[in-house]
Amino acid sequence: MSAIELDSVEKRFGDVVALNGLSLAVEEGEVFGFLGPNGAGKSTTINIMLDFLRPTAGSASILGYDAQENSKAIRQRIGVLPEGFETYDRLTGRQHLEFAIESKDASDSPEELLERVGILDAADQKTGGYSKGMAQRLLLAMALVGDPDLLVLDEPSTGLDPNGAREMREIIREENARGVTVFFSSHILEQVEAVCDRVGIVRDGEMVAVDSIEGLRDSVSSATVLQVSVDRITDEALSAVRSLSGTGSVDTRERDGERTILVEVEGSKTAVLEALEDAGIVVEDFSTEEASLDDVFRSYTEVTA
Ligand SMILES: Nc1ncnc2c1ncn2[C@@H]1O[C@H](COP(=O)(O)OP(=O)(O)OP(=O)(O)O)[C@@H](O)[C@H]1O
Repeated sequence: MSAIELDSVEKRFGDVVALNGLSLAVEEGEVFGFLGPNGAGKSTTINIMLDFLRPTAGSASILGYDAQENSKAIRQRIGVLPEGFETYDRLTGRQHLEFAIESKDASDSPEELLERVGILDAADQKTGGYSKGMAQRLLLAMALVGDPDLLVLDEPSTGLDPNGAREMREIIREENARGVTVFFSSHILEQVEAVCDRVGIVRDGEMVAVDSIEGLRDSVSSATVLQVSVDRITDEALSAVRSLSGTGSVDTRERDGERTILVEVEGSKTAVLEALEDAGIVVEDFSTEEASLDDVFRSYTEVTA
């Protein structure tokens, strides 16, 4: 059974098409990163999963339950960290958790949950004095109430510094090791990279890619930059490389006595090296530059005319 299954979900707000036939399956036990630029449809998707919004067409099933028909049963078994949720300044961390435990009819120990997210020391402090990172941890502890089977985290790293974001990922990993499925939305690829098994990229209300990070990288890195260290650079060698099919731009760099030829290649890298050697150049070393995560994200989320 899939933990989350969305089938051709469409959501319109008047003339605005927020989701345009979005389909997605997240398996049990996965950590799934749901990525997309601002306005792509991430929150709308999550709101439909939680039955805060009704789809115009299509269906959503969560842990085997229909999201519209069985939203109560679903809420008993999932934990949610909503985007932009504020804590109540005048209540302590412990009081927040007591409230969450009571409203879920659960029997967790507030101390244990606070310890799990690393803020037990601040249990009896009012959350008005919490840092943004502490508040996010508290919200995560509230999401963990009732031992959920599925955690839905909407932009959980918002406002966290790199350390806080790393700790959030560690907690996500720990929960996943306990068997929890995690659905994690973000508009920053780096934040999901370290923790997600698979990533889905949404753009304009549609899924444009679903794969592992490596798979996504491979799919956009068909054009890589080959960097060749050479003993010298001649016009003849450069034009030989330019005339090969499957090569894009060819640049040169001279730094600290080192000469490098940079070739954008889609085809054979060996052909480039051979062409250089045929032109009398000694190839001292070569390497390829992998597509950065930014390149990957941009290639899926920017509309190229
Ligand atoms: N209640 C609403 N009424 C009208 N349009 C809406 C409403 N909610 C969302 N939209 C529109 O639907 C589209 C998707 O919005 P959504 O909030 O789901 O995107 P998002 O990916 O979560 O963005 P962000 O990263 O900024 O939170 C946007 O064009 C947005 O303006």
